[in-house]
Amino acid sequence: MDITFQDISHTFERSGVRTDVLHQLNGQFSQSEVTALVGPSGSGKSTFLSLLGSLDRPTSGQILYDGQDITSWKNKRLSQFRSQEIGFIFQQFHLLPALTVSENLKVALLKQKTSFNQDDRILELLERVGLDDKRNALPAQLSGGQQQRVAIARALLHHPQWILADEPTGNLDSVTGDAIFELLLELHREAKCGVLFVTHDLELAERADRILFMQDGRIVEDRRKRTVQSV
Ligand SMILES: Nc1ncnc2c1ncn2[C@@H]1O[C@H](COP(=O)(O)OP(=O)(O)OP(=O)(O)O)[C@@H](O)[C@H]1O
Repeated sequence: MDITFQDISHTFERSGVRTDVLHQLNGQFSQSEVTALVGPSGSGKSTFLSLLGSLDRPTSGQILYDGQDITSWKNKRLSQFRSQEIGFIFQQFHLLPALTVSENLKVALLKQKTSFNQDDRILELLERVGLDDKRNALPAQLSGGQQQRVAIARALLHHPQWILADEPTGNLDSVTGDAIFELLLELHREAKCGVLFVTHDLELAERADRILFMQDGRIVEDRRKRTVQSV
């Protein structure tokens, strides 16, 4: 499921003050790639990511998933699509402090009918991210890297087509951040989900298949990693 964005512009308006944040963005993201979004603070990366993830609607322009214009959908259909097809990961892990690790995952599935057994899926994912022995721990009893692993497991519950991550390693030391990023790359390969992530870390961005550079709400460079051609 590829994402196409056409003429995306976005303006925030607060107390009569308008801020034009994104200007006529056009392009496509391929599910088969890991794409990094980089650029100076305030260049519009998080805003762009939240529009792509349908957390907000663009002021103008279209976002298409496999040709379907999600910007024309009503809120109910959009939120259903979002919860099924997109897994979000943020710099802050957003775990509920009073719930255990497995309860944090369980609550993300609350009142949802799923085609899979929820307890089995939770266990499978906790094993995958290396936290099955921590399933009864509270978030405060985990390290930052472990908390982000829980957030990654939560993002993957519904077998999403896309993972959208806003500074997923921003709160972690470089060694832990590296391990988390490596896990995202592995999940991309295993689950075949597209990965789009915002980062300030250029070394991390260099490990993506593609880097989009943003400045003042525009895409100023679009660089793909050169792949070695087999002979
Ligand atoms: N809800 C909002 N209301 C008004 N202005 C906003 C809102 N959210 C973001 N902005 C403004 O939009 C611009 C882009 O912000 P955004 O967070 O997308 O940038 P960014 O590139 O992700 O920055 P950073 O790297 O610092 O996270 C900034 O000028 C910001 O102040």
